[in-house]
Amino acid sequence: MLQCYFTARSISPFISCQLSTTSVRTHSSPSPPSPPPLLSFSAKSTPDSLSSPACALQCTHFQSCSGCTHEFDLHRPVIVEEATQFFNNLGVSDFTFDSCKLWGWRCRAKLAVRGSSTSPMIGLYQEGTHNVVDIPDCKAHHPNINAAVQLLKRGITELNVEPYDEDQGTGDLRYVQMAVTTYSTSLPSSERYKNGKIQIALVWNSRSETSQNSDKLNALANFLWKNGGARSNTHLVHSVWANFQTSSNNVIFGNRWRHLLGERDFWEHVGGIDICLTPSSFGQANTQAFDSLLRKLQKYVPYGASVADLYAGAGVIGLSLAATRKCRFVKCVEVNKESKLSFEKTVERLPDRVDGSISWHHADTSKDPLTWLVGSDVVVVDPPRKGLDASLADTLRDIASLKRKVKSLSKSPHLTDKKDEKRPWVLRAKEETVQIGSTALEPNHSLPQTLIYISCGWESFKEDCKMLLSSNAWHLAKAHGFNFFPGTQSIEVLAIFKRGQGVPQKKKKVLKKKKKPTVRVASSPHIRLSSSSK
Ligand SMILES: C[S@@+](CC[C@H](N)C(=O)[O-])C[C@H]1O[C@@H](n2cnc3c(N)ncnc32)[C@H](O)[C@@H]1O
Repeated sequence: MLQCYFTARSISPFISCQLSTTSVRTHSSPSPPSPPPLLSFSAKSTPDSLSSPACALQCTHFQSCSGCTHEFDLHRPVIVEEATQFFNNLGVSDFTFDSCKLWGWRCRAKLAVRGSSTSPMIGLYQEGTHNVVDIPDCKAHHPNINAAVQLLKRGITELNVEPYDEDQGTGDLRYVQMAVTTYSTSLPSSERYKNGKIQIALVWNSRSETSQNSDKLNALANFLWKNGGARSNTHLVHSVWANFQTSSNNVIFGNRWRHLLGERDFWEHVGGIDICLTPSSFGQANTQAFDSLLRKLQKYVPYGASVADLYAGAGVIGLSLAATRKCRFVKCVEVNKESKLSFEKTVERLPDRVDGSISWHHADTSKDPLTWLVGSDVVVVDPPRKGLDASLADTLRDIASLKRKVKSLSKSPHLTDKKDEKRPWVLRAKEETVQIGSTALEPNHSLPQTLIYISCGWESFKEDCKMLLSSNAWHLAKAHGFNFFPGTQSIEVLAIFKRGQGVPQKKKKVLKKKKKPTVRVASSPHIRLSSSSK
């Protein structure tokens, strides 16, 4: 078994990786090695020991599967070096990089189902093709995802369920989404992760639950529940859902969802709050790393702040801030209306002490982006991999010159009851708005002084970052990286921008020791003190 031991020293944390032969993971023993919960180090100077090859993937599917691109040094994707340099050039010399689990970290997977009922294949496409690679022993998956995939394969074979044939458009089962909940208050916290339960969403090749192959769907759901549900010997399955999709394009999910068996609500605990996620709303794949990002993010939001959470999904970030930073108001903006229900359920479980104004808006943040920014002290953006929509990026870049325009917006048109409002996207947003607490506090004419950018797309982030800084309206104050996707080239970035040009980082001062008249002091590196020395 591979194990990385991480020991934080006072200044430069140290990692040593060791290889033991006791347990290379096999199909029957799916537990991945469990590194300590969080490794954090300054990304600036890497001790040589960090590049030990022992923190390796060791996955039999590597190279045939497109999921992982890096086999070694899972704790430190190559891109960290580039990121460190990039931020250093922009005046942030203390970029940090945090790692959680290196194996078994993926709590959410969308997998294609192909092959035949006697020999089903469940996995990812081979790079650049539509050939599915079977990945029963994936090292990135939470082990219970692999166990649920194995159970699903049994069900497919025993019940003669036909995997989808892309060329013909025939077959029953197209994809499966497996999401892990590690939320279980009946277990000690140390036991929760490994006992995660799977919400299985079967993407069925039919229009609805009344289509002719629906008997097979019900039989498969019953099979999964009987053999993996709450009353089975191996309680593995949290719930079974169906999604109906007949389109011949590459879109995985159709619009119709049905809850079939098990608990309907799927809870997780991150960022200090309980969150509810329906299978149709966005959820982060790496639950533990997301939790550590949220905890860091919270520190950059002043108590009582007004926050706009753009690209909000189910509002997890905004609601976590509402609870932990006692925000005056939080406004979440999301284009996928499926996330609304998750938001509403999460709000129901917020602690009583959360008493600010909280709202969720079904809207495209690229339309009239300024209206979403007005009245907030802090804006959080968490866009998809392609980065910020151009109109929002332009607005943020030009924010310093928009004060006059803001004054002319007597109130955010998205929030008013203006009878003459005709813009369809504004009307839609109003229809789908969820408002909790009073609106009386909203809005004033302030524009954000802090911009918190969460990025899963390094290339687009670099472009957006340069663009935001180009007008001198913002400066970069802090940046952190998180190992959200070990085995890949991707990292998650949390970047904090503040308004204005900022103070350039001071060069280290060289304090000359005053010569005492009677003693000669030899020239020595020890008398060089910097402002950061202790
Ligand atoms: C990376 S996810 C982040 C979700 C959320 N912040 C979270 O952590 O759970 C990006 C989200 O942005 C949404 N989105 C994409 N384009 C958008 C737009 N133009 N306006 C509003 N939301 C958008 C997607 O539907 C998705 O939920």
